[in-house]
Amino acid sequence: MAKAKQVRGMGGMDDAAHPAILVMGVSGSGKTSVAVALAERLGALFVEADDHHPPANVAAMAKGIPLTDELRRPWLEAVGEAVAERRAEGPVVLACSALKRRYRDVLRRRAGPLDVVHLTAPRALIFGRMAARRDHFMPAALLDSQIADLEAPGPAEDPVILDAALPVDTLARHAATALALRHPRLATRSHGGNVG
Ligand SMILES: Nc1ncnc2c1ncn2[C@@H]1O[C@H](COP(=O)(O)OP(=O)(O)OP(=O)(O)O)[C@@H](O)[C@H]1O
Ligand SMILES: O=C(O)[C@H](O)[C@@H](O)[C@H](O)[C@H](O)CO
Repeated sequence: MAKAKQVRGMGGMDDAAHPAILVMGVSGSGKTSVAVALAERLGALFVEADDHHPPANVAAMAKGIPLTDELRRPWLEAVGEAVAERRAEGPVVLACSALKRRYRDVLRRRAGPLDVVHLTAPRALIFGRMAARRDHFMPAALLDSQIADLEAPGPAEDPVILDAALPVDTLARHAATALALRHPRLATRSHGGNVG
């Protein structure tokens, strides 16, 4: 299948590996919410990229300082390693901003091919959600730097693009439906409960 060939070419992991799904987007777009719901729906393992930041990165963001490529590099490598380990056990859903194409390529080099789900929404909607969030280190003031850094995945990455204004469960369902077309074994799981 042409699509599968293209994805393999971008990652280099063989066909036997379980799917790994990257739920990406700017801060506040709903990556964690949707990735958790999608992982439940697919019976997949969940990886949270934010858990792999060195403390200095979290401290910088909490102070309103955007991360640079240099600061993001070791973080992305650690996230890619985590996905590589988990996908040996089963399908993985990763929540990660992965804003630039080269960041996604770092993930692919470490973890193998990725199915990309991109959550998009108008700035005002995302800003409102970030501002309302009380228990998170990321200030809404960093949203504009996230939008400036974003390189939306183009056709070569074959993304599933979703309107993040929809309810979380709807987004997870739409993502699962699109992914089931690419990975028939995921389709069985999503209809048959969450144990494989
Ligand atoms: N589809 C949605 N509808 C309504 N509220 C949502 C939706 N998705 C996320 N939210 C809410 O918006 C806020 C941001 O969501 P979430 O933390 O999942 O985003 P994120 O992209 O993972 O953010 P970050 O990258 O900063 O960790 C949360 O308070 C969450 O409950
Ligand atoms: O690349 C980045 O700028 C950061 O990783 C952020 O995107 C955070 O991880 C997250 O989105 C905030 O919670």
